[in-house]
Amino acid sequence: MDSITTPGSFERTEPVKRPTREEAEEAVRTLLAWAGDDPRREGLIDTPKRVVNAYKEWFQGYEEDPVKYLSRTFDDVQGYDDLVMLREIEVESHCEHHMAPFLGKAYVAYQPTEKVVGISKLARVVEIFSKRLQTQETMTAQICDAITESLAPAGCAVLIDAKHQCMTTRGVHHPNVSTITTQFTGVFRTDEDKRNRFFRLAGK
Ligand SMILES: Nc1nc2c(ncn2[C@@H]2O[C@H](COP(=O)(O)OP(=O)(O)OP(=O)(O)O)[C@@H](O)[C@H]2O)c(=O)[nH]1
Ligand SMILES: [Zn+2]
Repeated sequence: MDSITTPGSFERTEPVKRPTREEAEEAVRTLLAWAGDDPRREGLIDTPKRVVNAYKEWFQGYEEDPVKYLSRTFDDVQGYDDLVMLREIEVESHCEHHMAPFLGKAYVAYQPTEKVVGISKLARVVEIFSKRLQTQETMTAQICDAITESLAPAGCAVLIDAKHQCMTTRGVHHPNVSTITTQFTGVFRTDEDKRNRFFRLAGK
């Protein structure tokens, strides 16, 4: 892949040219020198390579399409029509403002109409959106939208509870603050009892 299209850049005509791996490693050497160290010293020689490998892993979500994972569904659910919920899905993402990690848990529920999806695919959708530069609000909305659009459920609910290292290890330095974001569609938006049940099952 030699260009990147990010969710916020559809309106641009020119896609961003993707740098080579060597250019990315050179950028890491620049940052090391800028931090005050010597990128040529033995302990740092392989650091650019490791950092670029780590970025590959942390930002793997740009290479993947969540809709693909939600397209395989099962119809034979014997009339099951109550909510399906995954609790405590691990979230490891990076904030788009500082590129600092934010870590927490996601709670995802949907109420199927005629078809259900393999439950692991819901966790995969969380993973794909989290492995991009994010705000917590955007990621919450993207997960909810992808499930709502792909499965056409009676409703979808997403809650993320996460700690942002840009707030805990720098800046305001509030190590105990976590941020909760929620997004609801369908019955979770219109039916307060359903929404409260989601909160109760999430332990929130
Ligand atoms: N809404 C939202 N804000 C976020 C998220 N992650 C980080 N931020 C905030 O993004 C803001 C960026 O503010 P700026 O003033 O531009 O950056 P800054 O000078 O580094 O701000 P401080 O973090 O307050 O030092 C900060 O308030 C962060 O706490 C997120 O997921 N959602
Ligand atoms: Zn941040």
